[in-house]
Amino acid sequence: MARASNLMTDHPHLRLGTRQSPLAVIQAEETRRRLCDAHGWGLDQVELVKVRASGDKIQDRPLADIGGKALWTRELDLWLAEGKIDAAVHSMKDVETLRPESLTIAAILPRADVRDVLIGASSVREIPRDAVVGTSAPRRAAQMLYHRPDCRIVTFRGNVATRLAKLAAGEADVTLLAAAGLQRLDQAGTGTPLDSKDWIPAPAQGAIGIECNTNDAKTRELIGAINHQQSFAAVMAERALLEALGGTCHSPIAALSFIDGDMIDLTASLFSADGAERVDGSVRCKASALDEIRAFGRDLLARATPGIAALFQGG
Ligand SMILES: NCc1[nH]cc(CCC(=O)O)c1CC(=O)O
Repeated sequence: MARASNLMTDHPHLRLGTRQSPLAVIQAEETRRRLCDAHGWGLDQVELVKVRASGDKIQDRPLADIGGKALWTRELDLWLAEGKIDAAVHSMKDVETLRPESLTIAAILPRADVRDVLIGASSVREIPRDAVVGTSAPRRAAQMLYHRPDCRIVTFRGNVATRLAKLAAGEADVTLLAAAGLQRLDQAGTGTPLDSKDWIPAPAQGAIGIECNTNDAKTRELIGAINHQQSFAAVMAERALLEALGGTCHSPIAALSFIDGDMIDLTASLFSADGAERVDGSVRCKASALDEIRAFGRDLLARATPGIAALFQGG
């Protein structure tokens, strides 16, 4: 009899790169488990390679001020280019909109809870007057100021545990974190999830993506086996919107899409930095019609007030 699988002999080890924060490692472990299930591998056939990202080294300034999302991917991109890893696991909301041609997002895992969670108060309305809100995300800051202009924002960076510790130490009255991250860290009971219709999350929130070298057909196929098509379509649409808006990590943008058969419903809000201005819109089109999503983005920009327009460059 021939060997059951020559994939196994050709690829005894797929090296999966990840950042080394606790959340990133849990996400990489989930990716490894799904890969091993899909291919009938033992867990030891996927090696997790932990890479220290620049974004994890600098923790005292907002990400937007020190180089943006590239700081999460720079080291992993390099390791992919140098062949030190075969694939990299990312939180898609942290991945820059424009990626090098040499890299391909080969899979998106089934998207987790997309919502933001409010910690320190049971609803946005019940936050005490003039409260201090700890966040470093321009979207969360602007969204909070839109609803609660009395609040004051303080910079909160670091991983999930660090931010919860800062809150416990009284550095802020409330903070906001992604439900997906809290759940993955076994902290599902922490805080109050905010309805995603009233409080739209970040584009691609809750989605884990696996990237590999575009010219590595074998890895693309192996990783492609764990792609979740609906989550992939939703994330690609939300990223196409970001592209059309020319947003950066300084641009407060909330966007969320739902796949309905071969259609997509996408809703987005753009804010001024101080939350005083907001422009909203939604579109329903074929999920594959990324041009329509981009046109929707241009339409949002055309309606943007000055405080919003200043934060977006168009794509
Ligand atoms: N910006 C950091 C980051 N990137 C991804 C997640 C959580 C997981 C996800 O949204 O997929 C978090 C933490 C947070 O925003 O609370």
